[in-house]
Amino acid sequence: MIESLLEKPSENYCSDLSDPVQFIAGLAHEAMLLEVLTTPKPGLVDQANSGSHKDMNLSTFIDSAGAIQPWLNHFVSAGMKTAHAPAETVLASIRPQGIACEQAMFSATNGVNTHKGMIFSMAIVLAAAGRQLTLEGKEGLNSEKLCGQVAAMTTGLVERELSSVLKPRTAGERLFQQFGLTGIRGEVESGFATVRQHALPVLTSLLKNGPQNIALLQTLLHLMAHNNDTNIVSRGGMLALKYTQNRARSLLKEGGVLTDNGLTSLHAFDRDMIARNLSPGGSADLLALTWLMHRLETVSIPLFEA
Ligand SMILES: CC(C)(COP(=O)(O)OP(=O)(O)OC[C@H]1O[C@@H](n2cnc3c(N)ncnc32)[C@H](O[C@H]2O[C@H](COP(=O)(O)OP(=O)(O)OP(=O)(O)O)[C@@H](O)[C@H]2O)[C@@H]1O)[C@@H](O)C(=O)NCCC(=O)NCCS
Ligand SMILES: Nc1ncnc2[nH]cnc12
Repeated sequence: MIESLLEKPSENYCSDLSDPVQFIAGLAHEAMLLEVLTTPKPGLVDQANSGSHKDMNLSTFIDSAGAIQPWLNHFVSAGMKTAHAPAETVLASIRPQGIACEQAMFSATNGVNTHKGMIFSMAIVLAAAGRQLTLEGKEGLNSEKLCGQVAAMTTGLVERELSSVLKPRTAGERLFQQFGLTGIRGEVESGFATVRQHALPVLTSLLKNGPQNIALLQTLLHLMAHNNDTNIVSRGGMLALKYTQNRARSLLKEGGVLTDNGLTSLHAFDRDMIARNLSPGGSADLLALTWLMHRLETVSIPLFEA
């Protein structure tokens, strides 16, 4: 069943077609599985290898996504329940569930961080989707409107959680102080600008008449070319980020995976990222989010009455 996602997402994959909460949460779960199944992804876990990771593999990610899945419903419901509350109050209201979801992930992975950043992003997007659906109906799930809601919900996040931190505790806080990188917090506060500007137009256009795996791989290259991924910097510093972005850009200049030699070049990129022990985990997360936003824009949500 899971491998069948690679060919074409089944409309029925998303559990309960009659319940918009379960349906939307099912799309997020589908996005997380599809991301890890997409192959070959440079430095990342996929069906070919575990990338630059000794502590996790494909089944770790599938188990992790399974542990996270029940919580995805909560995030959508929380967005619906607080639809008429001020946007900036929602993140604090879903954070306890996000932390509990993170614990469920760690239990399923024996303490390995597979999806910590993904949980943060997905929780925010799904709560935003719940709010938009309640306030504006299906029209509210258009990516610009959805990302506008995300930005409204997270306004001031970088100032509150990065600029004002004196002693850094997390990788993100340390990298902000060292290099001014805002990581996932900057991405959500911008309303997923990297996804909107560099990824979603590519995915939507390539899915019109091309193979799904190729569309996802080309989209990942665009993300790696532009995303300031703190995972890369925490392992290899700013030079590693420049190497990753420049390598992705030069691949895209030659046509990326759309050319006859494209997949061979991508496998070579994968080998080089593994040799350098680099993993663009943040770009992998944004790939899943790009897929989710594409699905929310294009799929019909059955039986939903605004
Ligand atoms: C809110 C937090 C998640 C913030 O965490 P942190 O302070 O560390 O902030 P960031 O450095 O910004 O990154 C956190 C994770 O977000 C992903 N990420 C990084 N850069 C970007 C970006 N530019 N755009 C989007 N996403 C980004 C990335 O997550 C993915 O990679 C992780 C797996 O890779 P790996 O290399 O294995 O990571 P490690 O195990 O950490 O390194 P190694 O030891 O292996 O070398 C995985 O998480 C992916 O999702 C970043 O890692 C968090 O601090 C927080 O506050 N949590 C509290 C609870 C909470 O708020 N939960 C959500 C409730 S709504
Ligand atoms: N496929 C993947 N490999 C490594 N880290 C990731 N973070 C999210 N998806 C990932």
